[in-house]
Amino acid sequence: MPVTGRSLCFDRYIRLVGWREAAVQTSKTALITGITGQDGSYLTELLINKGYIVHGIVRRSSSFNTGRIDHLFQDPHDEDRRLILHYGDLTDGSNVARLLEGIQPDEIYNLAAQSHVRVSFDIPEYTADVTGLGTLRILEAIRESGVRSRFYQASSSELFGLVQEVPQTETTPFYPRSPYAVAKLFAYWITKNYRESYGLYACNGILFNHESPRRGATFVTRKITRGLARVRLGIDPALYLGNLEAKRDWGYAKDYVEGMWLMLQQDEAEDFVLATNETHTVREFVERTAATLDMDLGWQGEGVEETGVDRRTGKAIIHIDPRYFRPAEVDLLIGDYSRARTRLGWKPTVTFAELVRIMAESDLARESVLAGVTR
Ligand SMILES: C[C@H]1O[C@H](OP(=O)(O)OP(=O)(O)OC[C@H]2O[C@@H](n3cnc4c(=O)[nH]c(N)nc43)[C@H](O)[C@@H]2O)[C@@H](O)[C@@H](O)C1=O
Repeated sequence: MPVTGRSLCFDRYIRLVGWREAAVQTSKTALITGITGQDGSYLTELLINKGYIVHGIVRRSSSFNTGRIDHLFQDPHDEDRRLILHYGDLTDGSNVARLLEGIQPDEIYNLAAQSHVRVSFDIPEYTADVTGLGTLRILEAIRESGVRSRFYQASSSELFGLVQEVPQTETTPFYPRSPYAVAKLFAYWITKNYRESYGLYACNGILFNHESPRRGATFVTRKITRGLARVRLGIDPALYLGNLEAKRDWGYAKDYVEGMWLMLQQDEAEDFVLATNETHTVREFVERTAATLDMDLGWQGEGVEETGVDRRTGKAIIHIDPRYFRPAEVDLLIGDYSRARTRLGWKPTVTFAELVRIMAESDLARESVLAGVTR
């Protein structure tokens, strides 16, 4: 019977009661690293709905870090449960190898990473270890154990960095612009290398930015929708942002996890771009959010002096803060997903305007509840 909420002790979920037995049943078994993140939670829902048994690796933390999958937790004594969590970390190769041998997954989705681009400039070694070498550790565990798992690597549009071609496709040369992107470059090539060297079914999904109400609050889209909702409710006086002119190709995360799964269902492993083929500035995202939340935003000044002003009150509600600038910026991303459309039958279903609306309305509702506001 499914159990919701946090009433049961977390450790009880982690215990491996009976999961080996569960794995030998007829349904497919998947292992997801990074299961507690935005993509991990949507992918888990997708796979459970398709009848998979899903194993997830969770990093040990003294505070709860499973908020996005709490609604999927099941009693460990339930013979039919579909989600099994394990403590682990991609920086620990022996742990990865042991989990793989025990679980024997049909499919592995490597979504774990230190994924914040700005933060990767502050912790470059750690980023390289988790995001780069972590991928190698999984591939080595597959090779060493002889487990016949199909492997999905979460590659990123950040690989294109200082773009060499517009729009970007699977054949556009890479030019990474951050320690995060350089680590992802290693992960991309080692995935391809293990495919070519050892015949592993291993593919790279080169995913452009994909967002949702489950996006972490420090990524710009969620920072904007959450931040403006809080300003509108009078919780915060203002929102502080960095470069408003950066352009991104933003899609809806739920669409993208479907694409990940499709990539592992093909006859041969291949790399695919998932994108929307549209690009918008951060400023447009701010303006669209303000419009959705019925806030009347205007702009004053130039560059770092610039502020977003509420036209009705004349008050500045958006400040440009150089702390959020990056030592090297990715100015423009726009992806061409033709190969995914043709070979996988994949396409994005949510427009930019709908994405902003979904996120802004979700944050307004969530912040209203937290603040005890009746709208
Ligand atoms: C595909 C790719 O997608 C993500 O990487 P990202 O594109 O760097 O995402 P972001 O939301 O942090 O920044 C987007 C843009 O927005 C600008 N920006 C302005 N002001 C703020 C600001 O205040 N905060 C942030 N975070 N960004 C800001 C910032 O300078 C940048 O140009 C990750 O999932 C990554 O893991 C990944 O793989």
